[in-house]
Amino acid sequence: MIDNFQEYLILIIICLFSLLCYSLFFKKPKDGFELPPSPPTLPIIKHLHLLLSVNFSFRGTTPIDESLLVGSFGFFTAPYGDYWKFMKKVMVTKLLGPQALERSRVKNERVDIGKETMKFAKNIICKMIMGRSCNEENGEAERVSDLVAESTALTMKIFVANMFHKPLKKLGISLFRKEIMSVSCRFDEVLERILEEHENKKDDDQDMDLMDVLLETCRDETTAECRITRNHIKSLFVDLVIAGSDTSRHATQWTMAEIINNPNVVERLREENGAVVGETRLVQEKDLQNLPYLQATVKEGLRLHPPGALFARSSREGCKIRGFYIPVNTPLVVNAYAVMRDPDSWEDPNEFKPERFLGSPRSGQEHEREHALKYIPFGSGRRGCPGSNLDCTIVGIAIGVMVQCFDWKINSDKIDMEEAPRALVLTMARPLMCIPVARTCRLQVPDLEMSLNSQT
Ligand code: HEM
Repeated sequence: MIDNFQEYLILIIICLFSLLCYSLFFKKPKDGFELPPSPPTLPIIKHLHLLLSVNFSFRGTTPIDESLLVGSFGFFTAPYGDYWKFMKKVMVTKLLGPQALERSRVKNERVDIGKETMKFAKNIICKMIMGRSCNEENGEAERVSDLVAESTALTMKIFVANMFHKPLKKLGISLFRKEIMSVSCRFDEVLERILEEHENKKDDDQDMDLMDVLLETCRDETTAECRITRNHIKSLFVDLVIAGSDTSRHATQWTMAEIINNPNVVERLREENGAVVGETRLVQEKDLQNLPYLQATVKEGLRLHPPGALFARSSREGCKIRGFYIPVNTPLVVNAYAVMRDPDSWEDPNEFKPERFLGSPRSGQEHEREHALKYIPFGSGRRGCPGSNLDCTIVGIAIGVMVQCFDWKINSDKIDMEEAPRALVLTMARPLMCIPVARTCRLQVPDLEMSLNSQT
């Protein structure tokens, strides 16, 4: 019974299909109109083949000849002929061909990685302090970047001036005063304008950034916890922008150089990124906690190349250390560079091995104290760097995105890791210049723009 039913069903389907074919291909319309004689049609594609004929390669006239939009100069509206053929050839070979697409990827422009990271870090820090990044159009951004660079170049002189300040003050000598004050005055000019802009903000603007809060404290002489002046606010800005952007710049530059010199690290970073982030969006701040190898890479970069290689403290009162008496006001210089390459504390201390920070760390207070004493890129204790978390985020995202989106071409086999002489902030002897080659990843452009905006 069931078999018979299936046979009937198949028969009915064949009949219906035959009727459909007949009405589509062979039946003439019976609507009473006399249609123009039709050129012969082909089954299924009917007249479609005529679009391939030269005769139908025109688009008709243009509404306004002189208009650049659908006018007679246009390619879209151009009649089929020599002009159209020439433009089509140029377009296909130079604009839309495979090599042209490749060219859009490989700009062959060398990028100064340190400089770009500095912009990225500076924008984040400025937004946090004053609610906006520095203005690119009126030269403000460039002025602040130049002043940060000049300040860093002065670090060694500031260090020396600080060391000899007390004895020389008695003689009326202030080392490097002119150079230091020149930078300070120019910072003051930029910052006075930014403070005025904050003071002129409309009262109904509820969005208070750090500068607004400090200005309010500055005006409030009666109830404020602590008396602060305009100069305090300006100095805090200078401290944070220098401490944050220049260190991040050097940290990223050194770590990228190590990564480029170690292709196995690149591979592992991409593997991890592919599994956690995928290829259709950019790595973001929220992903960092799930990217242990990227975190370990940033840590290892900071261990081998701590931007704050030397940092200074001073004793507030006399004390005894291991039986030696240390008088009050004794300057103390910590050599973080040497501590983090000490062979007694680190296996293969001069090798770049992010894996050393993976795996289950020994837990317990004892281990944490030991680690805090041997891993000190951000110093340690009360006066340790308050920006360490922010910095790991900035450097992590910068490295994550650079490795995710580009291959980095260099002019030689390996990057020269030579250090600049006499720099207090650990600097590469030559800036890291590379050519970014976009990887064929399927990042959506709006996603790319959104991620970059949300991260700067
Ligand atoms: C790679 C990035 C960074 C490195 C290597 C670094 C390193 C250091 C070091 C070594 C110190 C001295 C610590 C000590 O005396 O024990 C320090 C202090 C400081 N850092 Fe950072 N830092 C970085 C990023 C940042 C960021 C992003 C900020 C904030 C925006 C920041 C703000 C500060 C401040 C305000 C101090 C002075 C803290 C105090 O005296 O109490 N740093 N940093």
